[in-house]
Amino acid sequence: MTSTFRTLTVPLDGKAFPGGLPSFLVRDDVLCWTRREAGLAGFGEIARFTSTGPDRFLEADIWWRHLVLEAEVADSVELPGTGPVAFGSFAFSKTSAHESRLIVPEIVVGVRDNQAWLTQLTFDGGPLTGETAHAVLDRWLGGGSAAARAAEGTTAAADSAGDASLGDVAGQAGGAVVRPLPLAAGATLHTGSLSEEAWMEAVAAGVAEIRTGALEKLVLARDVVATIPSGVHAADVLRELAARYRECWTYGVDGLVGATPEMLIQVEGRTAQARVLAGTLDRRDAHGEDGPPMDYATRVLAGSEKQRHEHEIAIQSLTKQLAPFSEAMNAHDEPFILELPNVWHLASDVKAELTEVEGHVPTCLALINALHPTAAVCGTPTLVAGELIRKLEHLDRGPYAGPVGWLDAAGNGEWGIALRGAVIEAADTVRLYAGCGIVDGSQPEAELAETWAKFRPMLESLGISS
Ligand SMILES: C=C(O[C@H]1C=CC=C(C(=O)O)[C@@H]1O)C(=O)O
Repeated sequence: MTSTFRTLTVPLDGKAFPGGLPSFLVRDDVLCWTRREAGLAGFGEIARFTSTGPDRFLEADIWWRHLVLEAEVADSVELPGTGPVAFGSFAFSKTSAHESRLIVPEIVVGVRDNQAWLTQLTFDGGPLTGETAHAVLDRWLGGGSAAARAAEGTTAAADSAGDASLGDVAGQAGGAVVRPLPLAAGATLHTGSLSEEAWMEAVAAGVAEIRTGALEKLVLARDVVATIPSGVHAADVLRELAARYRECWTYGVDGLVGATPEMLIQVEGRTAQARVLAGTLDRRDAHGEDGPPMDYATRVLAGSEKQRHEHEIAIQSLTKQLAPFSEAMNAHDEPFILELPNVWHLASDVKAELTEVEGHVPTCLALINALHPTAAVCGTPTLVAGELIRKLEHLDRGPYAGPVGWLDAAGNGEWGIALRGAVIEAADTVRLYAGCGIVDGSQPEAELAETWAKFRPMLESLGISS
């Protein structure tokens, strides 16, 4: 036995699973990060770090850097996400009781740029070979599963007659088939921390504070609780989200599941990228309107001074926080309209070339420490908005609106903001969260309706019609 951290990465035949990474979302305890056919899926757990409080990002950063410092890494693929990898989810608030966490899986499947790989991670002293890696994956997925056969390079994989469900999944994830969702029998929805009326009063109170000049923007969230007698199945939810929300990043970490359209920070070598969103329009609002729906979105969303103001605040807060870490940065001059199945958003992509700080390119967790919470999920100024959120929301957001994603030993990683998601609290219980940017002029009823539009991806994936 040894306590040395060792990893082995070997190539996989990606053609064997045409559905890409979502083909591997077959266990409820999967750790996942996926968009379109790419991403990472992890199984098992060989190490975990937890923390709470204001230093949770930096403590996690130190823990991870120590862990990988003396790791023995054999990696014949050498892409971002190969070698040692951890998945993580962090609490939104420094005062939250919710534990932020990094989880190191036993086995990871990765897909990127039409390449696929398998990484085995261990503290044991035994041999690490392609065979041991495949055997571990097999143990987690079951020898007969299509995904396991795919991983072994058996091309009959995903659409084999014996595993129709995986064939379906592969088809959906490729954008070919999105079948109607089955409804969860007997599912019920309950009020969360605040009733709808009380939440609208909180929004009105927030607008009143903004009018005093104490702050410019505030993001207020609420929760609803779904009870599903037949059980909440994370893998089903993740596959549905991955198939339907292909522009989003579908995440699954330790009971936190969702598909976020917002990228807090993606680091690849010296390049960092973010996607900032603020400004939302329910696509159902376009029903009955004349002309193409996109014209309606352009008129109502991009043409709205309120929405553009809300967006401008979000983009300024991100670029200001990122500037000290960047030697060059560019952002769109004009926001674009991001079209999702449920809503349109005003969106801006930001790209930065990272500069060395004290002799090192900052790691993604160091960047997150500086960026979180952005104005898209908290408000401006941050401290005033944070105080007001605690006073008005009556909600521990837990991991909602916190960073969620993965990182590797080279400092690469992808961290979204955990939006459009939920926490599976028990076998039949799931808590959903959604929030809205509040500025001067926000109407409580309209914001409440917007939370329902933002709950929709999760409600539908859970089989609850909305
Ligand atoms: C806080 C959420 O969304 C944020 C991200 C995009 C657009 C937003 C908005 O228009 O209010 C929010 O700032 C949420 O989905 O819970």
